[in-house]
Amino acid sequence: MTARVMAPSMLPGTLDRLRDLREGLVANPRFRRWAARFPLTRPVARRRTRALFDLCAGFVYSQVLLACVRLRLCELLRAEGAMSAAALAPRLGLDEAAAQRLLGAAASLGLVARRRGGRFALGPLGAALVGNAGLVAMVEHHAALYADLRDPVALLRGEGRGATDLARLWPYAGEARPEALGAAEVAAYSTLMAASQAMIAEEVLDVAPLRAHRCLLDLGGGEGVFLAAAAARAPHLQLLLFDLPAVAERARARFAREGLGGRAQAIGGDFLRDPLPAGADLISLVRVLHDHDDDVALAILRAARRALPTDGSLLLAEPMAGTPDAEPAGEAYFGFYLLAMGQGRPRRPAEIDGLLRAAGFGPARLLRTGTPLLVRAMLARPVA
Ligand SMILES: CC(C)=CCC/C(C)=C/CC/C(C)=C/C=C/C(C)=C/C=C/C=C(C)/C=C/C=C(C)/C=C/C=C(C)/C=C/CC(C)(C)O
Ligand SMILES: C[S@@+](CC[C@H](N)C(=O)[O-])C[C@H]1O[C@@H](n2cnc3c(N)ncnc32)[C@H](O)[C@@H]1O
Repeated sequence: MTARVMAPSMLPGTLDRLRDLREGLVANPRFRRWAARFPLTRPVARRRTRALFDLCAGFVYSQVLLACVRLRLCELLRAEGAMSAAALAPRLGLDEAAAQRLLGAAASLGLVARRRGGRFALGPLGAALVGNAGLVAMVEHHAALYADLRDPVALLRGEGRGATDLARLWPYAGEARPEALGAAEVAAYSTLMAASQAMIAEEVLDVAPLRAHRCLLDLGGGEGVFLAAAAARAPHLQLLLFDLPAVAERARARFAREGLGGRAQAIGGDFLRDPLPAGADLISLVRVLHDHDDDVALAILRAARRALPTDGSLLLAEPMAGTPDAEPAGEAYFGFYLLAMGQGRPRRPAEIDGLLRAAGFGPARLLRTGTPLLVRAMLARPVA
C-alpha cells in the first residue's frame, strides 16, 4: 500500500468530520458518564463541565459584579487596604453575613482576594476596575440590557422591537429624524460614550496615522473625547466633529472647557441627509458603523468617501466579530446588544472591507490595536 500525503485542501474537511465524530460521542449521555470517570478523558470532561457551568451561571456572576460596583467595594479596598467582612459590613450597608456572602462570591470571581486572618483585599480583576469610570458606567448601564434579554427568543423574533430599554437609551436607533432629538434625549448615551471613550481612544490613536494628515473629521464623534485625545497627541491637527445637533452642542461645550475652541469645530446634522463638512483629509468613524444595518452603513461610508480628497484616508474603529480570542465579545455580546438596541450588527473585518469597497474605497488594512477585544481598527483610502 502506498502512503498518501493528505492534500492541504482535504485537511479542513477531515478535521470537521473528526470533530463531528467527537461531539457526536459527547452528545451521548452514556459516553459522558464514562468519560467523566475514565482517567484519560476526565480532565477534558471537567474542563467542559466547568465551561458549560460558567455559561449557565454567567448572568449571576455579572450581578455579583454589579453589587460590587454599586457598593464601591473595590474603591473602598483600594483606599483602606485589606479588611475583614465584619469591618466591611457597615461600610457597605450590609449585615455581616451578607457581606461575607458577597465577599466570598467576589473572591471566587477574582474581584477581591482572600488574605490571612479572614481579611479581603483587592483581587486581580477588581484592581483593573479601580479608576476605570468607563467600565463602571458600562456595568451600571447593563441593568437595561439585562432587562431586555429576559426573553432572548422573543428578542430574536423581533417582538417588542423599538420598545426595549436599550432602544430608549439610544433614541437615534429606528428614528426617522434623529436630528430632531433634544438635549435631554441624547444626554444619557452621550455621557456613557464619553466615559467609555477613554478606554479606547488611546488604543485607536496608537495606530492612527495622525502625522500624515492635516485635518481630522470625527464622524458621529459624540461629545468630542476622541478628538480631544487626538488634539493632545498631534498639535498640528485641525479637528472637525460631526454629530446630531444636540450632541454637537455637548462637544462644543467640551472643546470650550478644554481650551480647544480655536482648533476644534463641532457641526450638527444628520450624516445620512446633510452634506459633511469639507476640508478633512482623515475621517474617523469610531463605534459608529456597527450601530447600523448594511444599507445605512454603506450610505455613511459613501458620504465619507464623497467628503474625502483622493489622498485622504478613512479610519474605522470599533469592536468587531470574529476577533481571535475574543469571539464572544463580538458575536455574542455586541450581537445581542445591538439586537436589543434595535439595529446594526458587529461585522468581521472582511465584511467591513466589502462595504468599504462598495463605497469607493480600496482594500482596507487591519491595524494592530493593543486590545482587539475592545476595539479593532481599519484604514482605507479612496479609489480615484
Ligand atoms: C504587576 C505585576 C508584578 C504583575 C502584573 C501582571 C499583569 C501583567 C497584569 C495585567 C494588569 C493589567 C494591565 C490589567 C488590565 C486590565 C484591563 C485594562 C481590563 C479592562 C477591561 C475592560 C472591559 C472588561 C471592558 C468592557 C467593555 C464593555 C462591556 C463595553 C461595552 C460597550 C458598549 C455597550 C458600546 C455601545 C456602543 C454601541 C451602541 C454598540 O455603539
Ligand atoms: C455609539 S455612539 C459613538 C460616539 C463616539 N464616536 C464614541 O465612540 O464615543 C454613535 C454616535 O453616532 C451619532 N449618530 C447616530 N446617528 C447619527 C446621524 N444620523 N447623524 C449624525 N450622527 C449620528 C450618535 O449621536 C452618537 O454620538
